Formats: sequence, structure tokens, C-alpha cells
Amino acid sequence: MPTILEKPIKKNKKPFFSSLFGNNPSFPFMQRLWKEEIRFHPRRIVIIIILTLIMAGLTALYPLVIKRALDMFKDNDPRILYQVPLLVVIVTAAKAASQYGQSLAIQGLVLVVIRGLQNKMFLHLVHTDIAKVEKEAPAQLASRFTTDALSIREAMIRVVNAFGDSITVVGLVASMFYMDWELSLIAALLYPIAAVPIQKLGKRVRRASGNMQEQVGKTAALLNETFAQARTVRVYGMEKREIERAGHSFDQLYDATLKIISGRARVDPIMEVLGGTAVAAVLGFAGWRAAMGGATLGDFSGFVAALLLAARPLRALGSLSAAMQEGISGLDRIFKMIDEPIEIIDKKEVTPLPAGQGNIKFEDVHFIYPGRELGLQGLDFNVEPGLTVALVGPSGAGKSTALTLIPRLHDVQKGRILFDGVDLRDIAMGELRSAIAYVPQDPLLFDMSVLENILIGKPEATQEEIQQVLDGAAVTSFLHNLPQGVNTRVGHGGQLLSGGQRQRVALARALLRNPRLLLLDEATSALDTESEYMVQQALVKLRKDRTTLIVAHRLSTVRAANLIIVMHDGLVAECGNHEALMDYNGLYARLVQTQDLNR
Ligand SMILES: Nc1ncnc2c1ncn2[C@@H]1O[C@H](COP(=O)(O)OP(=O)(O)OP(=O)(O)O)[C@@H](O)[C@H]1O
Repeated sequence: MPTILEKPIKKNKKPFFSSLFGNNPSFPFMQRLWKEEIRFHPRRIVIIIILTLIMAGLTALYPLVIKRALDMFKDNDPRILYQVPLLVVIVTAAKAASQYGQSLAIQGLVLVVIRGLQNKMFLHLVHTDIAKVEKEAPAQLASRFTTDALSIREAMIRVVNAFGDSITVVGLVASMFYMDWELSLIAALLYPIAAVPIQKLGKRVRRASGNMQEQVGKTAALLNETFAQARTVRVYGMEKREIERAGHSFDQLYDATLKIISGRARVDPIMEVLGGTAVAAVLGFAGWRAAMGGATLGDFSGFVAALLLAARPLRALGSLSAAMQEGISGLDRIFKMIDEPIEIIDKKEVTPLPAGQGNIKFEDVHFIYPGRELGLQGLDFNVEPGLTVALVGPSGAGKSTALTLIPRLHDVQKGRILFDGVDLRDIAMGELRSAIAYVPQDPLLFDMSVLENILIGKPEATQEEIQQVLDGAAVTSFLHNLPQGVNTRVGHGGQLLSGGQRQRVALARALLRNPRLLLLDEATSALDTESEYMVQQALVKLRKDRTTLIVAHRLSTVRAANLIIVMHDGLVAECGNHEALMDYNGLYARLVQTQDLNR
């Protein structure tokens, strides 16, 4: 799918924003935002338009009221005592009321659009290929939802306000021309002079904004890493290094932010000088004309009032392009993310989950992570239904990678994997995954209760089933130590539990799913002897009568397996049971002897 930048822009139509800002690269973004989000809120849009028109109309009335007051004053008209103050009160009150409504309506529209974008991004990230999610640090991904969303929000408010400002300016200009067309012409001729430098500044602000938002994401990722690894930082005396790293990141953030601020800050003075020049030119011309015996005091005062009233909205319009660029750079990143194609998806014609007992067959499977040279390079093995197979091998041999290919966290690049005789890629993904339970090496839990974490395995589980898995995975034995038993929250990632407890909760979850195929990435370090014993007992129950593939690090697990597959450099090096492999005296025997497999 092409990104927004690659999408063709229709040439013959010259839309409103495009004609306002010339050949502005922001337009495709705004057009897409309109098409995909804004236009779905017609009621809010209509309310904003009505209230904006009312506000602009009322603002344009002020100069006319002033003109009337001064004309009455000059003519000694007694109605000036009640008519003019009453008019001012009514116009001001009506303007304040519509301003309140307009402001609420604008904020409401902007927030609802941002929420729409956030939902879309989240939906995309939850479904997209795991490799794409893991490519960026979690905090950097999170910054799309916060920093980028905030910049879009601010830019959108400016754009919607600009619509009101444009109408106000049109109203004021109309009343200026109505009162004095000669003076109006002089003032109007000056405006286009400002357009060129302001356009240039806009481009610079956009570049700077992109850098800044990227830097915010990087800083967040760095802070996240330092805080998440607070223990390692202290124990390894990394404080100085981390302080320097963070300081460097803060410096870069400072530089990037300063660039935007200085770009933005230049816009207002340009508009100020322009406004001053307009007033000076008007005064000069009016003075010359008065000397010649021209218009009334009322006309002139009303005109100057309109000119001054127009200064604020004109200034806001002048700085709009620069302000918009910050939001555009946020939108650019969000659209790019949403547009990234998802590759691991169901085929058009999928096969339902085949009937079977859980046979897994790797046929010439190749898989290399992006940017790496080594990976699985022709992995072949067959796991008969109901058996427990241990994958062993030196670190980096590709054991965990092989496991993650089965629930299609990654797709094979060559060869195929058959599940009960059918290529994984042909099976409806939801059904495939519901037949599998996967326990990673150091399982992280959600910040919910123990029970809620377990119920992820089968949300509709009965009380009896829950009790069975609590006992089966030896969770019951530590529940009495927790303040609210099974309802105790486990903290972010499960950090309020020990490593062994976390593993048992993850096993209970897997057990509850009652999968056809169980995938275990065995942990070696998280368990003390007692927990290990408990987990082993739980595993024995869990493995019974179902196909189990374990990335094994413990000799006890390996010995209990029906078959041992020894992997080296992404290939099967040896295969057999413990005794046969020890007799063979190859890689497996060396792993056992060097205690790479713990006893
Ligand atoms: N997400 C990733 N992106 C890039 N390369 C990766 C990724 N995960 C693993 N690798 C690389 O792929 C290779 C195989 O890793 P894998 O985790 O499958 O090995 P393993 O045999 O399970 O090792 P261990 O026993 O240490 O867990 C290694 O060289 C590793 O550096």
C-alpha cells in the first residue's frame, strides 16, 4: 500500500487549503485526515461552522458600532446614551456565548479525531507482525500515541481556528471596504508581502518538529530502559554512564525544541511589523486626505478599529503554516505506521483446523531475522502426536526461533511447517493459535490479578477447571502468601511475583487452554529447587497425552523427553534419545559433559 506521500494528488481540483497555502505539501495529509476521520462527525462540523459564522459576524459589527457612536457623538444625538451601550453589551454577550460554544465544539471534534487515530494505530499494532512491533522500543511506539497525538491536536485546533479567523478577517475587510475602500486597498496590498518568509519558516519548523518528536521518542525509550533495569544499573555501577547517556539525549531534545521555538518566534514579529506598517500607511494617507477635506471622523475611527481587530486573526493566520507543520510531521509518522502492510495474515481461502492429535513436521525450514546472516537454514524434523520432544543445542542455535514459527509469530521464508498434515499458512490463524499454548522463557504477566492472568487461557473456564489448573501448575501452593490470594494484582509485568511464581501462573494459563500442542521455552534460572520440582510436576501433567515441544536447558527435562533434537547453526545436528546420543558421543554428549545442560 503506498504511503500518504506516494498517493497521487488530483491536479485539476484546487481545494480550499491548497489554494490558501499555495503548493503546500501539508495538503495531502489534511485531505486524508478529512477523508478518514473528520468527515464522520458532520454534526460537530455544522455546529462549529454556525458558531464560527456568528462570531465572525459579531466581530465585524464592532467597527460599525464604533462608527455609529462617533457619528452620533458628532451630531449630538441623545440616543448615544442608551443605544450604543446597549448594542455593545448585546454584541459582546452574544460573541462570548458563541465563543464558548465554538471552543467546546472545536476541542470536542479534535479530541474525537485524535481518539480515532489512536484506535487505528493500536488496532494496527496489535495485529501487525511481531517483527515490526519489536523493531522499535516500546516507549518509542507509545510516543506515537502521546507526543505525536498532542502535536496533531494542537495543529488541528489551529487549523479549525484559522477557519474562524479567515471568516472574521473577511467580515472585517468587508466592513472596512464598506466604510472606506481607499484606505482598505492600501492596507490589503501589504499582506501578501509577508507570505514568502512565513512559508519558508513553516518548512523549517516542520523539519525541526520531525526531529523533536523523534527525539522525544528516543528519550522516552532511554528512560524506560534505565528505569526498567534499575537493579542492573546500580549493581554494575552504570549510574555515570546512564547519566551521560540521558544528559546527551536531553541536550539533543533541547536543541531540537529550540529550533522549533526560534522558527515559531520569528513569525509573530514579521506580522507585527507588517501590521504596524499597515497602520502607519493608513494614518499617513488618512492625514493627507483630511488635509484635503475628506471622510468623517466616524468613518476613520471605525476603519482603524476594524484594522486593529483584524490584527489578531491575521497574525494567527500568518503563523498557521508554521504551527501546522508540527502536526503534519506527527501525522506523517502515524500514517506511515498505519500504512505498513501486515504480512502474516490469513490467506483468502483458509482451511479449518485439521482434525488430528498434534503432529508437527518441519520441512526444509529457512528463516533469517532481518539484517542477520545466520538463522534456520533447512530445518527438518517430525514430532509424532502425543510425544514430548526436547530441542537442545548451543546458545543461538535457533531453538526459540523454531518454536516461534509454529504459532506464526514469524513466517517461514522457505520450506514449510505442517500441523497435522496441513501447511500452517493454510490454516485459519485464529484456529491455529487456539490449538497452541506457548510459555516463553521468562513470561511477563499483565498487571491484573493472578486469576485474570490465568483466565487469558480460557476466559469462559468453569470454577472447577480453574481449580484444577491452580493445583496442576502448583499455583495453589503460593496463593496463601499473597494478600488477596488468587485476586492479588501481580504488578507491571508480574514483578510483584517471583520468577518461579510467574512461570507457574503462565503454566496454569497454558494448562487451562488445554491445547493440542504445547510449546515451552524452558527457564533455567528463575526457579529454586522447590519451585523447580513443583513446575516439573505440573509439566508432567501438562505434557500428558499432548504433543509438547520444549526448548530444554535442564538435563532432567531432556531425559524425560521421548525424543531429543540437537540443533546447531539452524540445522538438526543429531537426533535420538539420551542414551543413544550419549553413545554417539557428539555435540549432545559434549553439551552434557560441559554442563551446558544443567543437571
Ligand atoms: N528478534 C530478533 N531479531 C534479530 N535476531 C534475533 C532475534 N531473536 C533472535 N535472534 C538471533 O537469532 C539467532 C537464534 O536465536 P534463538 O533465540 O532462536 O537461539 P536459541 O537457540 O534459542 O538460543 P538460547 O538457547 O540462547 O535461547 C541468534 O543468533 C539470535 O541473535
